[in-house]
Amino acid sequence: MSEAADAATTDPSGERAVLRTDGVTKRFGGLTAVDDVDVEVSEGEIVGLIGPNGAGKSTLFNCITGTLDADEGHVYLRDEEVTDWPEYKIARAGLGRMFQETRIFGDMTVRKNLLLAAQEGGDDVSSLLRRPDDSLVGRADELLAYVDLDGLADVRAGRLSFGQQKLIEFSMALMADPEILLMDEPAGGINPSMIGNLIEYIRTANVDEEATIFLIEHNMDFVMEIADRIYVLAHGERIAEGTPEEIQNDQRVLDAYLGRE
Ligand SMILES: Nc1ncnc2c1ncn2[C@@H]1O[C@H](COP(=O)(O)OP(=O)(O)OP(=O)(O)O)[C@@H](O)[C@H]1O
Repeated sequence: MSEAADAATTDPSGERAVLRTDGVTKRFGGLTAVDDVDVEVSEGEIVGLIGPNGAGKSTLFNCITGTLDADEGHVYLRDEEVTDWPEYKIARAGLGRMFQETRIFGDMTVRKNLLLAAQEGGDDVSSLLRRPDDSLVGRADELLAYVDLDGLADVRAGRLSFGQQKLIEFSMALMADPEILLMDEPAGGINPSMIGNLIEYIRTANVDEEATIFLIEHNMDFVMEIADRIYVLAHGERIAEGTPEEIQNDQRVLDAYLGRE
């Protein structure tokens, strides 16, 4: 194992790092959208990524998932450097992603959506046509029960509310048993009355499913409540890292949100 790969597996506290970026930089023409950013997410953590509009959060996520190629820097998933890997290969290696807008098939039942999500990572297309085995169906129903939607397994997914569809997406992401799940504004567009439930569901998945989660979020109450640690970006740079309490009291963070340089 190379020194770099070795360093990717263990952080200074001895926790196992599931994801690590080292000096990731992404430019769009003359604009440096992500500037030399290091982040690390350890097994079992829920880590938040915040920052004002245009700070570079989505761009960093896209460099991690392989949607964009970083201009500089390295991305490690567990022991493996995945920097130049194509997106599908990074996904197969265990990086799950949940988007802001939902990507479910509205004409299919909720359960079928989950079964498809499990098979997406499969090696051959024919797996999509085969009858899913019972264990997969059981798993789908189990994950739907987590988000209190087991009663809707046979309903067409398109008939559900946006908030319910987001919960289905969350279950779909867990079907693939990801090493780490990147969530892009999970609370975005969700009815405020459901936010408490969402926090509960993500926490349950974190504890019961040992799901490691890295999430972008604009809803401060949500992220402060759910995250173990938070990274803050501004103008592409990482300006702070710490517990929610530390971040809330960090003058650089307050200044960045107020638009002070
Ligand atoms: N494909 C692109 N081409 C050119 N510029 C881009 C592209 N994608 C993002 N940018 C720019 O890079 C900077 C970072 O954008 P990014 O979307 O990563 O920020 P963000 O923190 O996710 O913002 P928001 O919270 O508003 O979604 C912005 O100035 C944005 O305009």
